[in-house]
Amino acid sequence: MRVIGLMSGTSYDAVEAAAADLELRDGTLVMRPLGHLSAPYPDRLRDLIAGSLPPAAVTMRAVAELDTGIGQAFADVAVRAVRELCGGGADLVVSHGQTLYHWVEDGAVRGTLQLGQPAWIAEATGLPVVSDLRGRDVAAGGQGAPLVAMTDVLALAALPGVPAALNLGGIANVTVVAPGAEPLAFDTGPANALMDAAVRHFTDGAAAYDEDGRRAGAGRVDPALLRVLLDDPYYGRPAPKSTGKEHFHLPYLLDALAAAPVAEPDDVLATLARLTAVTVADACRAHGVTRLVVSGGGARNPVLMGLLAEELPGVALGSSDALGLPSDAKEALAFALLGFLTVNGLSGAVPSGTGARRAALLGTVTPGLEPLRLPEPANEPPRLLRIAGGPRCERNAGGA
Ligand SMILES: Nc1ncnc2c1ncn2[C@@H]1O[C@H](COP(=O)(O)OP(=O)(O)OP(=O)(O)O)[C@@H](O)[C@H]1O
Ligand SMILES: CC(=O)N[C@H]1[C@@H]2OC[C@@H](O2)[C@@H](O)[C@@H]1O[C@H](C)C(=O)O
Repeated sequence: MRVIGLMSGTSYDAVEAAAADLELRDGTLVMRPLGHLSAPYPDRLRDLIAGSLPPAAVTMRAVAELDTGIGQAFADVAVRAVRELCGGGADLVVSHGQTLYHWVEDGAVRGTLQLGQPAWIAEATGLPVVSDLRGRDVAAGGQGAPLVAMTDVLALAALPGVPAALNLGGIANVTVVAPGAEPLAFDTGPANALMDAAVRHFTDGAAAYDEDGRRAGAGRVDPALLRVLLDDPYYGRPAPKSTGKEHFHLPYLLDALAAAPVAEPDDVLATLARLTAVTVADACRAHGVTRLVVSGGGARNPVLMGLLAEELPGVALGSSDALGLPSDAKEALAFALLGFLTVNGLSGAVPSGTGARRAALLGTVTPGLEPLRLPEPANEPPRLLRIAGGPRCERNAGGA
């Protein structure tokens, strides 16, 4: 089955698309990646998203505009993916949408809101669309995140020691696959969320992130600020747990800076980079991780990666590219895989990761142009992911 995965993460910079041929063979999920592309959000839409994220208050009209605008942006990227990655034909689109609110109270997830009306994607491509993948896991008592855990578990299953996957997006999440134990998956805290917020703040919006970690690399860690930040009870909470930009946003950072003032912006960035490295490393140490497979935008930050290596001596650090999962496309491929499981009657949830009572079938299916025809439900869930070949092409729609 030829599947396109669409994703925009908490950094809401661009819509990522990745295509793959997927097939279940005797307990092995065979994935042949066909390439990926990335298209930045139109400026107006990105501004609307930025202005609507917590702690902002928004009108219902803004919610409708976001749902339509994000749906249309995803539809444009899906049309390109069909043409440019799939030779003009695909079977299914899987859309994560854009998370606008992840509602966590006392550690439990009460709801999670991903916008991007899938009807636009179905109408533009004529293909069935699986969307809204998190809600069902939440309804089954889970966190609804991290959902990339299924891909991680299947991809890491054959590796020795205690391998873990780490994604450094706005928020950092890990999946730990220890032999003989149920897999764990949880958000460790901010990856780039606070660093990005700081850079935007210090540059009055002129820069969106600390390119190659230059500012963090030039600064010095402020121990008082680091202490204040590490005091957040989130880090000490046991898994399952998830978080988002509802918690780790600019006002949160400004509160910390009010408690522990730091004069030099670069020192703030150095401290925030160290915070990410320390909290990720603590999470890995707590679960005996011996090897870390890294993906996401933060993997491009040599200063952050250096700090991580420093905090985790003896742990082998590598990129998910080495497993055949391109770092920038991993989440889009993971969602393609989840939608594929759904239409084959299999759950994409890892309940030991999200804390759900059971592994529910994830998502909502929107029919394409044709009446909906689903495959016969598969007999058994996959135990292993095999990546066949490698990406044949990579394109970028100018930017991001
Ligand atoms: N060259 C670079 N130097 C430093 N940081 C970088 C670089 N490239 C990307 N980043 C960081 O990576 C972030 C984007 O990462 P990514 O696209 O993985 O996040 P996301 O998928 O939106 O988030 P999440 O996984 O939390 O949903 C940028 O906001 C920036 O902070
Ligand atoms: C609610 C939500 O969108 N959560 C995201 C976010 O971004 C990173 C981290 O927090 C992770 O838990 C999740 O995304 C990834 C793709 C996941 O579900 O695996």
